[in-house]
Amino acid sequence: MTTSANGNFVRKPFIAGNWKMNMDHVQGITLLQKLAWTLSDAKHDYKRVEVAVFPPFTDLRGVQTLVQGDELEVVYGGQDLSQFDSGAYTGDISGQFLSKLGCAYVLVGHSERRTIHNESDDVLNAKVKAGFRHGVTPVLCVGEGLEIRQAGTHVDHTLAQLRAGVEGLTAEQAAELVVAYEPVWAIGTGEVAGPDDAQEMCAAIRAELSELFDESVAARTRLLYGGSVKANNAAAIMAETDVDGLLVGGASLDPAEFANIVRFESHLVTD
Ligand SMILES: O=C(CO)COP(=O)(O)O
Repeated sequence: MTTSANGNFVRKPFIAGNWKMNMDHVQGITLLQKLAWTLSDAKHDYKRVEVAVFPPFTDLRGVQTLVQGDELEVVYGGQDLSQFDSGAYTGDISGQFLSKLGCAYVLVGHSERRTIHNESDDVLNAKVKAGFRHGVTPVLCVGEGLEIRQAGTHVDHTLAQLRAGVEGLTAEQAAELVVAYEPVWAIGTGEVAGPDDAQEMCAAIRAELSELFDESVAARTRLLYGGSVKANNAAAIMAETDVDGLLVGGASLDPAEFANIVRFESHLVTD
């Protein structure tokens, strides 16, 4: 994160919990309630640090009802969307449906979608555009596997995913987009890319956005790190200049742990 002289953040930090295929709609409500209570007790300032959750599709209506009913400041999004708007696409979810459910964001190209569902760069570019078409901000996920990291071509690999994902976007869209760097070898493995690794890639992504669009766009796009983030490593990763937020998997299923990650600035962080 980068702070200006008055202590404000240049880009608003974004802490997001990706629940993946965990939490049915009843469990999801309980988890979100506990998270909101914990953050409320801690007097969390949502204007300073944005908090998002990405529940399974079947939880979204319940999440919307809770957020509206209790006037929660947590925002939420879908874990995927279709590149199409409607039609004969069994099992797919339109960006329009997400928009109607009050989703502010949608994950696009999570490594588990790229590998398990073989989603190609072209499809992911179409999904990014579908998000924008429906007023749902895409969180484009990029990152390399272990073999690529070991071969030392991780920056080239990740920037190629980025270029494909943002192809054809306007400058305004590129500035609104969120990009999450998630090295596959660090996801769910307990293996955390060091703060230096996160910074190296986020700086490279920002430089590439500056090339593709311009410097003022790159200065606004928020870049996240994801992969085995916990309360005890969040602050160190967030201290890096080009890291503007965290995309948290496993640790977001524990409301106390996730709240401590959200409050990375505070004494609650057990570094
Ligand atoms: O994939 C991730 C978030 O999208 C990271 O998952 P873990 O935090 O469980 O490693």
